[in-house]
Amino acid sequence: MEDRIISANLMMEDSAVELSLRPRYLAEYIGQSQVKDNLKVFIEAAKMRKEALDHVLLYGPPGLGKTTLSNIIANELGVNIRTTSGPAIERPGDLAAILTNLQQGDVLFIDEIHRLHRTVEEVLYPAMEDFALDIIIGKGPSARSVRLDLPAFTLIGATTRAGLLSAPLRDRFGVMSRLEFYTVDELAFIVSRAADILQVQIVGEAAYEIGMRSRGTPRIANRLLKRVRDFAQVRGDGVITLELARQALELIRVDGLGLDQIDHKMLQAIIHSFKGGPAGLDTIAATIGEESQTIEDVYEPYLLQIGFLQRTPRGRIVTPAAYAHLGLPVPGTNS
Ligand SMILES: Nc1ncnc2c1ncn2[C@@H]1O[C@H](COP(=O)(O)OP(=O)(O)OP(=O)(O)O)[C@@H](O)[C@H]1O
Ligand SMILES: [Mg+2]
Repeated sequence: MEDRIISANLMMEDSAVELSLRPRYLAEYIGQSQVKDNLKVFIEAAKMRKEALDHVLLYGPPGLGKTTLSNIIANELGVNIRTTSGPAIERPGDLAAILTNLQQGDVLFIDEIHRLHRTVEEVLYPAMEDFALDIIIGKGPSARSVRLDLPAFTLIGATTRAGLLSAPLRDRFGVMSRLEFYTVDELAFIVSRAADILQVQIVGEAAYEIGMRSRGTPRIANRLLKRVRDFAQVRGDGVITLELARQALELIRVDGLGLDQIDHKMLQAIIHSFKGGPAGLDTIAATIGEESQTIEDVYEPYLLQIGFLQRTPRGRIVTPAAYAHLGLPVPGTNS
């Protein structure tokens, strides 16, 4: 899974380039207009009142721009951002150290916030609510609790699985924004912008073609662009034409809708072994040799989004649209 070209997860080779492609201001952040418009107001209001912005929870599938948006929010507020992640904070003391080092108005970004340890999470409640830290001093009968004031700060939490957040944590966010898959036009725009930054020439139709195959995900769009650019350099004259983009994408085996071998394998497995479904997630996982969790977080959201898969209480069902895309006769029809 990790080396899938269309994996939405961050891969090693992405990091350096991803930084340079990352928009810095809201105005450069393409799409997600509802989220953006709301944030613009909240940021403006917080600045006018010279207060910290309310805590923000960003959720949605990987690669849609949660980390990018968090950095933008700090930038627009004109404050520092301290970045960490749920699993990285091992003990309550680690979080206390981070919190006491924040300055007034700073952003604390906690990625994968659903993976915070329970004991650490409990430190976060008074910190978010009252900007306070409760510390226990001493041991046994002489132990007492001391309350320490913290600077007002903004917590931005990011998660791919908002459903896994505990209720008390979720309730402490004033702003909750769900990021959506991007449209092909938006992705084409992101590809053109990235091509500009990478100083590679690309025609509009080629950017659109890459956009179509990016599974609604900017991270994938940028990655496909980089691969196509390699083909343009080695096999072409450096310019990414529609023809060249198509050939390159064919060679790296990403189909017209951005599906790769594993998507095909999964759809085919449900069609051939389970007559198109319903098939349970664990059964599908065992059949194709992938983890259920991976299927649920990585493969499935896009297949659901484009209407190739349906979730029912009894399992997953492959839709007629998927049969048609795979060139298979749709069951129940005589075509
Ligand atoms: N709205 C956008 N406009 C332009 N480029 C974007 C946008 N959103 C994301 N990108 C690009 O996609 C890349 C991936 O985004 P980002 O790292 O913010 O995703 P993420 O949601 O944090 O993913 P993960 O869940 O894996 O942490 C960024 O480096 C950036 O280049
Ligand atoms: Mg991220």
